[in-house]
Amino acid sequence: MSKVLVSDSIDRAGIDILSQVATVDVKLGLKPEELIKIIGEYDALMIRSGTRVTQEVIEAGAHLKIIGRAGVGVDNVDVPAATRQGIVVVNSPEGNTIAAAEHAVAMMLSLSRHIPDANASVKKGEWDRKTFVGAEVYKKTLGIVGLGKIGSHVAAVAKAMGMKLLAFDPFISRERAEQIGCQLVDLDLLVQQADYITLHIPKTPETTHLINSEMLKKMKPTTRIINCARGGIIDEEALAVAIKEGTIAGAALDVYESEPLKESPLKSLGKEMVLTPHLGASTTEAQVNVAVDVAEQIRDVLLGLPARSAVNIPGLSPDILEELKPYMQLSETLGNLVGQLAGGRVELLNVSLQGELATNRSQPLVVAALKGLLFQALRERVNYVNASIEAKERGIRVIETRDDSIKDYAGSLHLEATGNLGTHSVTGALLGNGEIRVTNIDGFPINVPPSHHMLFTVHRDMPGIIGKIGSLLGSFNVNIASMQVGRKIVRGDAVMVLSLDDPLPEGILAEIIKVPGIRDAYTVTL
Ligand SMILES: NC(=O)C1=CN([C@@H]2O[C@H](COP(=O)(O)OP(=O)(O)OC[C@H]3O[C@@H](n4cnc5c(N)ncnc54)[C@H](O)[C@@H]3O)[C@@H](O)[C@H]2O)C=CC1
Ligand SMILES: O=C(O)C(=O)COP(=O)(O)O
Repeated sequence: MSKVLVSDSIDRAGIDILSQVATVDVKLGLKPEELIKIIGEYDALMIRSGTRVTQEVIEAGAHLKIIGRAGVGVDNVDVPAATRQGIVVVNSPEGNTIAAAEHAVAMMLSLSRHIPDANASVKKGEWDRKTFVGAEVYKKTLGIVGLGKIGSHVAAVAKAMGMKLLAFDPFISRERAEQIGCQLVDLDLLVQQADYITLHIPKTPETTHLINSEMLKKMKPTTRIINCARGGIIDEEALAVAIKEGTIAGAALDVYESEPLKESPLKSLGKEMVLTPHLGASTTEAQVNVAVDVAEQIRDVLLGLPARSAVNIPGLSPDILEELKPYMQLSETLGNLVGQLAGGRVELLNVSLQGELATNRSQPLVVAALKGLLFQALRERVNYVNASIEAKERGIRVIETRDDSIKDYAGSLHLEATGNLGTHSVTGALLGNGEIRVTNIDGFPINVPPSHHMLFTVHRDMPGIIGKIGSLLGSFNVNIASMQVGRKIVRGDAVMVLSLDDPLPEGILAEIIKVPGIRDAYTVTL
């Protein structure tokens, strides 16, 4: 059974899903060296923002197939290192959107009305109605930096409160911003005009210290900043100075350059600074959402299926992936089959998408075919993340062709592998119920479901051969589950495909090849 390590606190709903397919160990608060010491035992790691998954952790995770981030930001994971090692990194892109957006709005209002300090003062026994006079957000300008999922929801709520909205996001169109009710402007204009600035961007080299002392100086003395995105987007030292000197009016922070926040000038500021301990995603609802979302993906990957929100498999949107999942399984099975028929070193794989499939995105299917093709060589080390890189490193060229005319099946996939031992081809399709059928082998029409142990022969179509093979297998105590023959012309060449209940014992293949009329025989294990 697979083993999953959960190293940050996640909702029980996620653990229950993982427990269906794996042994789950929950170990919170591990030190980096402790994590490195034990990670080698695990097939999957599930985290939130508390665990740093460094290159060292990844290199020590020799069996890791997947790292699941129960949340959005994967800046605590060395994603390039994971990709190099063939480890899928998944997150939950939408599970905590509302929670984070509502926290940002709550922080804006808390800061504006001094709620945290007023609350503390009442609890101390005071009744001070002068110190805590606040400011309204109605008719004020909110500058949203990053108009993605969270930024857009903040915009909707702020609009309902009567705020004027400016947005800076170089990757979205003016039309999209207008739809959301925001005027798209450049960052300079936004920081000069906004009364409130809220950050909703990822932390990247470009966004690190995006809000620095120079930017702070462009703001109005009445401006307040909210950061519920990532620590380090604001230069904390510069921010503390700007607030102390009255360059801006205040800030509300949920995230910090280093977490947990230790000694910091931010802590010595008064009611103009509101601090929360990275609580943006901490609602009951969001924690169930992200835990289920990510646990399902870990479960799928451990079962050999693709994940819907992998951040390191380029070009696969979750919707496309969901739609293509059955075809990816078809492609992977056919890749594995043709790889075993071809034997030796494959140099060229021709992937042909036929019928309905020809109109689909081919990249995931090619990746799946390569994963299947390389399985014999790499076993569990090959996956959707590294299949293309591994194929390239082995010098396997891929050619894609499309034929949108519909033949026997609505959509079918044809793979042809050429290597140092010759060329072999397989075709397959999906039935209405999603079952896979192999419909052609080396040009011979057949119709068989793939099975774990299979035997293929190429022989002369003549009486007696099938009986001889059956008796031979019987004498080795191998049970035949199903058998089918395909031929192009009567008494010409034919293929025989047998599904077996047991693996073929050593030496039997040599006996089969000796049977008169048999030209070739292959065993396949899928
Ligand atoms: N405090 C918390 O607990 C939580 C924090 N987050 C953080 O919130 C942030 C936003 O998350 P989502 O809205 O889900 O992401 P998203 O991917 O939907 O949106 C991010 C937006 O930022 C824009 N962007 C990227 N680089 C930019 C740049 N240099 N300047 C301006 N815009 C840029 C993108 O075009 C995109 O529209 C992330 O950093 C995430 O880690 C998310 C959930 C909870
Ligand atoms: O989803 C995110 O990006 C977050 O920052 C949430 O972090 P958390 O899961 O609460 O540690």
